Amino acid sequence: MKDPKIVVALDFDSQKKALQFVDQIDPQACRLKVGKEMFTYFGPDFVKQLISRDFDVFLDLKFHDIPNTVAKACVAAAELGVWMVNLHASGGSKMMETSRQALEQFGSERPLLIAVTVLTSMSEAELRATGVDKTPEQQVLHLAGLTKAAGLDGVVCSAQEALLLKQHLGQAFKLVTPGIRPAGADIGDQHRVMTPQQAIQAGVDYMVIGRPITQAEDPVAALEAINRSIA
Ligand SMILES: O=c1ccn([C@@H]2O[C@H](COP(=O)(O)O)[C@@H](O)[C@H]2O)c(=O)[nH]1
Repeated sequence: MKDPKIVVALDFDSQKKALQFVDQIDPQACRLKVGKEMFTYFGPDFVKQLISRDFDVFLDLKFHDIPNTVAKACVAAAELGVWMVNLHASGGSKMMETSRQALEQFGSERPLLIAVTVLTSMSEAELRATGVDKTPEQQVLHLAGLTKAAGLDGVVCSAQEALLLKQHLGQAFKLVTPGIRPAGADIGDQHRVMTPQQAIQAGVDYMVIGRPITQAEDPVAALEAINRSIA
């Protein structure tokens, strides 16, 4: 079994469109991410359809609530059979620890639990406007440290912070990086971006890529091209 590096963000407003793409690709070529849009439209049943096609699914709902509520949501995600689930590190250490402990009952079958640090769409100015008196890099490092101390498997960050995080937190701590744009691609609402090749060189474990694949004229060819470029 290969360990695909690309996690395709299935941000479609139609199951039919999403499955048209999914049914043309091999689960060895990529993993799939279901986020707020598709989960809100199509719910757990859609996630189950992807898992039944042998794909690893990252349920990207970015839980952020009191510890008991987030822990129970993580258990619900584990019961769905997802490969990875996430919460916001800014929800605090207690929330992260409680959620990690709640997943213990699933043993080796538990999903990877990772924490969002600073959204890849945020610039330093935007971060400071929220009241955080740090650069994105400093804040990502701070939140990733709390995440590791709480026993989670890794973080969502930008590939721009990957070298720093691997240096401080070790190779085993997983880095999942959205904000990936092939050279020349439209950046859209992302801010802290890197190309797939730069991200791999920086040591990321998994790259989340949405629109550069799903909005391409030929999404299957776009996925294949990015996979070739990082081989
Ligand atoms: O910091 C974050 C956390 C999550 N995302 C999600 O990743 C994809 C990126 O999609 P693109 O189309 O490649 O921009 C999207 O589903 C986001 O919700 C993120 O971008 N940044």
